[in-house]
Amino acid sequence: MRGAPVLELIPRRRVELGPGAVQVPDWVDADTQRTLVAACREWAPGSRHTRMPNGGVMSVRTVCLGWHWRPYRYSRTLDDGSPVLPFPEWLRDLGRRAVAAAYGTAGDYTPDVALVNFYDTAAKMGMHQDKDERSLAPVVSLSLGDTGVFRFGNTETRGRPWTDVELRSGDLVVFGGESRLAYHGVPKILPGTGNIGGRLNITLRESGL
Ligand SMILES: O=C(O)CCC(=O)C(=O)O
Ligand SMILES: [Fe+2]
Repeated sequence: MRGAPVLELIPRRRVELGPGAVQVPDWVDADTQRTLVAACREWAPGSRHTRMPNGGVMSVRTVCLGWHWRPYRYSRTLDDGSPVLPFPEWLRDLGRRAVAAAYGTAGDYTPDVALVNFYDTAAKMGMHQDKDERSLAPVVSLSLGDTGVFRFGNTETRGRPWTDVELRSGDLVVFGGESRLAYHGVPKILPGTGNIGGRLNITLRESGL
């Protein structure tokens, strides 16, 4: 059976995914994971499959906090004109602690947007850049539930070279600096590896708006 064994005999090590990009395994403690999953349940009714300008529809469901993202811009309202959910202060503080864990200091990091993605076992996310923010502050990514294969590429093309890592529940990824605009995606979810029947990913960003 896959998934985290009860006793992790060999601690999982930090992985540098690129300059300024790091995976910190098991960074989110069990209590905070439960809090995040409970919060995602509250936010879930607002989630939608994002429609792309080319007519395609994303397989993940997404709900935004702080600013609403639709390709390729942010706004304060949803497509139906309703206000976006607020970005909670506790999530900003968690984001600051995450950047400090990755880089040694949070600096003046002040995330004001979260994209919360709900993956069922068949969902994936194609290679893309997070480039609709005006700020080049780092992106903080928190993973919960089923393990996802995270593909972290380069800033030039959506193709190789890339590195694939497995993001388990509680794993943190921070990408900033020279890797802030690196292409990345989620080619695969490993079903049954978590205990929430799917995968959640929360990315925190500074909109610069
Ligand atoms: O689910 C992930 O790990 C990545 C999500 C992502 O890249 C995004 O929301 O822009
Ligand atoms: Fe992304």
